[in-house]
Amino acid sequence: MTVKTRFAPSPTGRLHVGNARTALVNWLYARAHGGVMQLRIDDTDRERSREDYVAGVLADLDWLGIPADESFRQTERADRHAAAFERLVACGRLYPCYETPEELSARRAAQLAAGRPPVYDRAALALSDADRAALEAEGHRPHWRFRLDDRETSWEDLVRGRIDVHAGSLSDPVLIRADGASTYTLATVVDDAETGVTHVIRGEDHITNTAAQIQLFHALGAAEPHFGHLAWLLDAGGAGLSKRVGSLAVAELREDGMEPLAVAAFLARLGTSDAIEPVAGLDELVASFDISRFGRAAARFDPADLVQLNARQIRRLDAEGVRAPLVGLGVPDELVAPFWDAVSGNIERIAEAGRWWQVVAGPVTPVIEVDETSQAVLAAARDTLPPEPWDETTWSAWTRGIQGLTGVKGRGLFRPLRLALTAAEHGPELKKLLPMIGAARAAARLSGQDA
Ligand SMILES: Nc1ncnc2c1ncn2[C@@H]1O[C@H](COP(=O)(O)OP(=O)(O)OP(=O)(O)O)[C@@H](O)[C@H]1O
Repeated sequence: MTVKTRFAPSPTGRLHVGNARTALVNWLYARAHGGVMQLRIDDTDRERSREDYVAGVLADLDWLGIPADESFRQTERADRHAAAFERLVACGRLYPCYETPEELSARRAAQLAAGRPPVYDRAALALSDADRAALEAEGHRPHWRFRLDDRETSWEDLVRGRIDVHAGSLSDPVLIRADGASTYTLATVVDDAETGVTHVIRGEDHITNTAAQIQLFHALGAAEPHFGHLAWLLDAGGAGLSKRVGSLAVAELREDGMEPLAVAAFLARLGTSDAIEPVAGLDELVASFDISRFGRAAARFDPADLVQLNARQIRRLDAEGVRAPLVGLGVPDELVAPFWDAVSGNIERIAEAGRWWQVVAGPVTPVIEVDETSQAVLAAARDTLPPEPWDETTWSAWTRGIQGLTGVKGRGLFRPLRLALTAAEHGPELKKLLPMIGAARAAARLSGQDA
């Protein structure tokens, strides 16, 4: 049977890194097993669902390089959810309930106060036909609960190993609300069962739903899929993530100049015992993927660590991989390769190359120190500036000559030259920058002129 995973976000906000990791793990699992990933847009909450968030989910998955192989919206299948409801009523697994939310919460409070678990007491099962008719005549509309079998329900979790839940400790889940709408539990099980989902990989917030969902699969005559529950992802301070707050959104990482492959490499290993390293491509993540390597403990997402990985990831890019953005920053086509060679080790984001291009092409306001040594070095440098053409050997030949003339070496020699030529104390190797800066600009900067 073909493996089919699914990622099912609600379009109620921008995807955060916790959602993205769930999507990525679904995609990796599918690819590693020759399968496909389904995207299900869980848009049943019509008030909070928004079209721009749907577009955002698609854009984020595309950007990460993990587009779904098939997709649909949950509201498109409302008739299938209704049909399943009819079947469950017909086979006697659903029963109508009339309690108001206030009554239910008062009952829960009383149970907790008495030290009992707040499990629904099935009071509605005791209603007679006459009771129900009377309630309906008073205008009460029923919500419908699924009667769980009071038995041990177990599954072999792909992440957490065997999990046993005694259904007697669970409330019978509501499948249809008083307004007639299907709940998440009904819609998700019907969709998974009818669209051939074989593996449900999601966040640990869903563990508590799984036992009831397994019973519902069986009641609908379907085999349950495999389940895997990933530990929570927290922010660097240990706080939870929420689409509503917009914390650590994927779109934000994109705007901040993070490379999609760095984000994927980071999310694929965070929470595992594997080292987080740059990768050649998503294929490398697929080849090394093993869902059982994810731990049970919540992992923290520290953006500073991602920036470090991003820096290492972009160092692996060759000039062709960055030609378009560098040309966009003003680097002439013929200088892309030497320029990238010079600066790729000195930046954390590709866009930061713009700053070094400015240093090459100017204008730069040179920093000229007035101490005697600096002045002597700069004077000798001006007097011995070699004729062009320049290459990577020019810098060492030139500075050896300056050293010979002045007797200054090391930091005393290099610092005034770097400050004059680049206006910065640190930066890419000057032997690589110098040929691009060129003689005219170098001569002007050594004399303290903007160039
Ligand atoms: N912090 C998190 N860490 C790991 N997975 C998460 C996290 N938050 C959500 N998920 C998972 O992301 C998937 C999409 O979930 P969903 O759209 O409900 O996101 P959500 O962030 O919980 O939404 P909301 O903030 O609107 O409640 C689910 O599998 C969910 O378990």
